[in-house]
Amino acid sequence: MTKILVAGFKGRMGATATQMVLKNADFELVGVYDPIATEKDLAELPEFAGQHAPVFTELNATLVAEPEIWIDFTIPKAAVANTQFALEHKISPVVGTTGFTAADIKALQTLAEQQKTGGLIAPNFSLSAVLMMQFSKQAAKYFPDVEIIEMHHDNKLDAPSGTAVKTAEMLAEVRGDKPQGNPDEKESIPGARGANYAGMRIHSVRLPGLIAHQQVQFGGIGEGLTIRQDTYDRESFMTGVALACRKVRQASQLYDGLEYLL
Ligand SMILES: NC(=O)C1=CN([C@@H]2O[C@H](COP(=O)(O)OP(=O)(O)OC[C@H]3O[C@@H](n4cnc5c(N)ncnc54)[C@H](O)[C@@H]3O)[C@@H](O)[C@H]2O)C=CC1
Ligand SMILES: O=C(O)C1=N[C@H](C(=O)O)C[C@H](O)C1
Repeated sequence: MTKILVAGFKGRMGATATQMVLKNADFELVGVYDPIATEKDLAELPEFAGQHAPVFTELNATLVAEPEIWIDFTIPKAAVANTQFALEHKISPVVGTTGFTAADIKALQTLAEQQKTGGLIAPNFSLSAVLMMQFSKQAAKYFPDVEIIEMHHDNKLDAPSGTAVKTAEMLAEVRGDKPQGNPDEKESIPGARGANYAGMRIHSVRLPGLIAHQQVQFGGIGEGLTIRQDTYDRESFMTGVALACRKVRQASQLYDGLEYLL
């Protein structure tokens, strides 16, 4: 059985990941961590009745649980330190938290190599999102004029989404740095044209009722192509999280994207 700890278990994704770990017979939930928790045992929460696991509210205290895997769905400003902590203790991180910079990832990859500890940081664990990014990269070879519209629930902290940033990075690999639109365009309201990544515009929509959605819209002369992905249920991320938990212990590097494990 693989011993797993879930960080951020009081949140939307952390709670879903905790349920996923409990449902899989080859996983053992050795603890859950969230600084806002007031419980001592997971089973005190009605949605986890009968499911005992120690609750930790302080980072160093989690070590007594001796996890092999650290699932992290927390907040951008905590996740880098959590991932570093996991690697320093040879615990394999499976991180879904977004907001990591390229420099953060590079530094953590170096640490993973030094520690000979495998792990994964993935801005999106859903298969449809991974395919949407790959199909978009393919299309950008022929349609370099593109705008990314990401749409999320209104409790999201980071903008643009981690998925939108990764999509833009992947598109930039094939289309390079290409300005778009009229070179003389002026924004009469600042921000009207969205964020600028290598000349591509990224628009972030935040509305109640949404979960996670992204549209990559390409334009050519007299034609257009739209590649769209929709998440209707957070359960959809769990196949990817479970797959990563099964694979990262055999790795000795920190991967940046679920596609490396598929
Ligand atoms: N990679 C993926 O497929 C997905 C990634 N996400 C990302 O996951 C993250 C969490 O999203 P939600 O669950 O919606 O957020 P949320 O706000 O519902 O939950 C975050 C939880 O982290 C806890 N937390 C804060 N500081 C912490 C720390 N130092 N250590 C441990 N826990 C801490 C909070 O108390 C809260 O319970 C976000 O960055 C989001 O973008 C969300 C969905 C899918
Ligand atoms: O906060 C979310 O909800 C999501 N965050 C990730 C991101 O920033 O890309 C993944 C997914 O879009 C859901």
